Parts: sequence; structure tokens; C-alpha cells
Amino acid sequence: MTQTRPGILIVDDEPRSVEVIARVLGEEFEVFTALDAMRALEVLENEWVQVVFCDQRMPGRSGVDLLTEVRRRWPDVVRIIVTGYTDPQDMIGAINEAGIYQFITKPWHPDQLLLAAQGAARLYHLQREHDRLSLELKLAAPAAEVRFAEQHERVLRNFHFDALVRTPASPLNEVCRRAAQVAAFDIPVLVLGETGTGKELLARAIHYASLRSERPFFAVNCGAIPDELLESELFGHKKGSFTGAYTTRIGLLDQADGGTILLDEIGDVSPAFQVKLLRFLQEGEIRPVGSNETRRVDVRILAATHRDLAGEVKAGRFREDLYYRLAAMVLTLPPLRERRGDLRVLAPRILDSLSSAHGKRTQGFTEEALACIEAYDWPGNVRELQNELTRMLVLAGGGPLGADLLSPHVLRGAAASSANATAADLAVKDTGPLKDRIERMEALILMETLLRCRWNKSRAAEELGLSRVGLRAKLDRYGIARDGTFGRSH
Ligand SMILES: Nc1ncnc2c1ncn2[C@@H]1O[C@H](COP(=O)(O)OP(=O)(O)OP(=O)(O)O)[C@@H](O)[C@H]1O
Repeated sequence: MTQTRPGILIVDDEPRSVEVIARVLGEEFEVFTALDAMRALEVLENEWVQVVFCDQRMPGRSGVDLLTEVRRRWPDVVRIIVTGYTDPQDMIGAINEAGIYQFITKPWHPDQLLLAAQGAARLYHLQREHDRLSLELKLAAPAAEVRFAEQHERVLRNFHFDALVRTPASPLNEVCRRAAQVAAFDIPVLVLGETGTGKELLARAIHYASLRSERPFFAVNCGAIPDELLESELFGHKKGSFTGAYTTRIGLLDQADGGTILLDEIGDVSPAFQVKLLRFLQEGEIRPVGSNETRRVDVRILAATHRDLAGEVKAGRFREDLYYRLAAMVLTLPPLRERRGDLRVLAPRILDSLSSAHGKRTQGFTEEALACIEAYDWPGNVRELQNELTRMLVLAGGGPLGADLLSPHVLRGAAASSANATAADLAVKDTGPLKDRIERMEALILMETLLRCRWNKSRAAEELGLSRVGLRAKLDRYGIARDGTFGRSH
């Protein structure tokens, strides 16, 4: 069996003392022992140790000296010194240097040892939890400097379903409603959707709405990592199990015990790795690379992919048995072009957060820019939108962000898509005398060309074979204004 309890290392050159301390702590902790500093460092390199108890007086290297090295190499390991001095005042400097959590003076009482070990293990756990939350906060709000409690709250808020910005009429509402329903049930969920639609955001929201919210959430991009690394990333490895495995590594599945792991881009994993995943999902056990021992972990698995995974199963590229293990519930995120209405709230919201992240104030978008943003198809979805808005913000002067700041391909796409939509609409629905219908078409062509030419009237006139004066006369005639409206009722 591999380690299931917190690991404690006892270092003392007196075998009898080691034995007695090991007996006191052995019931609650996984105990490792070392009679000298060299052996202690060996244990730390190979085992998962969270707390070190070290005797101060040892031949060769003192306890404080050893713990100073431990601090340098494994700063998260909690250090306790056991000393014969009744007045440790003269050791204070050294104790500070080694960052010692507690010193215990001899003779000690067993309860005193046990309490110190429990406190140290709790501290280790809190440190890891703090590191995890800080990391998630960094992802959520890069420059924020806030207190720990606020951090936790912010993480929860950022990864709540509300983080998926949408309007009351959005098709995202149904997806979020079903995700919220399924969050509390400990079943695997498969999230589908094009790239940048918010699959990871939804997975985080599911985790933070579940009973596992106080345990870790990790997202692993399975598509970006070669098989061997992916295996060691998820399952861990033993020191020396392959070239480059200089230390023992605890896998993410182990670190996430009690929490959730998102296997992102699951559609990209190799057939060989699919077998390994399936075995884990069937047995709930992990075996680190190079180890013969297995360990049971309790991790909820969420998976996501931009591929049509059922199609991959049909094509024989993805195992059917694995598919059914992962897809107890399938949630599909709609692309932005199928929820254009959301863009009117989403774009300003993203602009706000970009503006505070970059410390650059803005006055929002012009109506014309918003109309283009709404009309464009956004094949890269929200991520593409974020990039485009960052670009606009960087290029912007003092006033509101206009369509002229949009990339040419966005303008072209927006113009083509609104012209197509309106032309199709006109062709199907328009009735009346031919002359009026042609005029309405003409107004539409003018509008499309101006948008594409970013309202550069000379260019538009040239493209349309008109003089600037001729173009202006037509714009006046049709009441076409730069904000994308037609003044005359067409
Ligand atoms: N509805 C939304 N509201 C606000 N932000 C969103 C929304 N959807 C996605 N985002 C943001 O867009 C970016 C991309 O989202 P995310 O990484 O979750 O997408 P994804 O589908 O997992 O992408 P990929 O397939 O490329 O991994 C993130 O910064 C995320 O916060």
C-alpha cells in the first residue's frame, strides 16, 4: 500500500528515542525515521513527508543546521525541533533561520508530541490550501492584493455560474441551470463546446457549487502533454522511474483527493492513455509510474473537449466504455454566434475587467462598434472576443471605442454577416413596387461598404464608383448614419 496518512520524519541519533517517538505518533501518522542527517535528506527526497521532528544535538550536523537545509529545499515541510535546553533563548537566532514551527523541550510528554504533530500537519494543509487559492486568484484577477478571506470569497464568486456572463434570454441559462442541478451529485460530467466557449469556466463553477468546493480543483490540458508526462502528471512517479525523474512526484489525482479534476481536451488523448484512464475510473485507484503500490483516491472527474466525442467513438478513435464512464451527464456550451444577444452585456463586462487589469480607463463602445461586435461570428468565441477587446483598448485614445478600432477581419465579417442577414430578410419579406425595393437594397449595400471601409467615405465612394459628393447625397437621402441606423423608414 502507498501512503494514506500524513507523513512524519523523526530524526535522532538515539535509536531508543526514535522508537519511542515513532510509537507515540505511529497511530495517526505515517512515520519515517532517520538516525543521521544524510539518511533524513534521503527520506525527504523519496517520500511524501509533511512534518519533520529533529533532535538538536546530533553528532556531525546539528538539528537546526539540518532543518535550515530542509527549509531551503522543501519550504512547505513543517519543521519541529526537540531540544534538551530548558531555556532556548540562546538558540533563538538559529531557530529563526531554520523557520522552526515549534520547539519541544526534553523531557516531553507524549500528548505534547502528538499535539505538536497534529498542529504541524494542519499548518501544512493550510499552506497548501492557501497556495492553491492564491493560484486560482491569480488566474481570476491577476493584480489583486487582497486578504486571505477576501481571496477565498473572490474565488468562489469568480467561479460561480454567474461568472458566465449572459442575458436572461441566453441559451446559456439552460446549460447553467442543468450544471447547477448536477453539481451536487458526484457524477462525471462531460462538457462539450467549441474552443473558447467557457468549458473550463463551467467546470470550475460545477466544482465550486459542489460539496467538494473546499478541496482542490485542477484542470489538466490532456491535449498539450505527451503521454508519459501526462501519466506522471496525473498519477505521479517514483524517483528514478524514468530519465529525468530526479525526485518522487505526487500526482494531481493524489493532490486533488476529495476534490475535482478537469480533464480538458479529453478527445485528444491516445488510445494507450485511454486504457489507463479507464482503469482508474473503474477502480478508483492510482499507481504512480515506477511503483508497484496502488492507492485509492476520491476525485470527481469532469472532462471537456471541443471535439464531437460521440462521433469519435463511432469513428473508433475514442473508447466507448471510457465515453460512458465520462459522460454520465453531457453539457454543451453554445458558440457565441448562437447567442449574439449576450454580446451586448458580455463585451462591456470584458472591457471593464480589461480596463481595470490594464489600468486604462474607457468610455465604453460606440453603438456602431457594438453593432459590429454583435454581427461578427467569433469563431474563437469568448477567447477571441477577449483578445480583440484587449487590442481595441490598447489602441484606443480618450473617447469611446469605435468600430474603426476593430480588426479588419472582424469588420469584414460583421459587414458580410449583417448584409447577408438583412439582404436575406429583405429578399424574403420585402414587398411593394420594384423601385422601392431596389432603393432599400441600395441603402443596404451602402451601409455594408461603409462598415467594411471603416467609414472612410473616399474609399467607399471609390469602391462603389461614386464621387464623394454623390455618396454623401445618397447617405443623406437614405438617412444613413454612422451609428448603424437608417434615418428613413426602409
Ligand atoms: N460566458 C462567459 N462569460 C464571461 N467570460 C467567459 C464566458 N465564457 C468564457 N469566458 C472566458 O473566456 C475565456 C475562455 O474560456 P474557457 O477557457 O473556459 O474556454 P474553453 O471552452 O475551456 O476553451 P478551450 O476549448 O480553448 O480550452 C476565459 O478567460 C473565460 O473566463
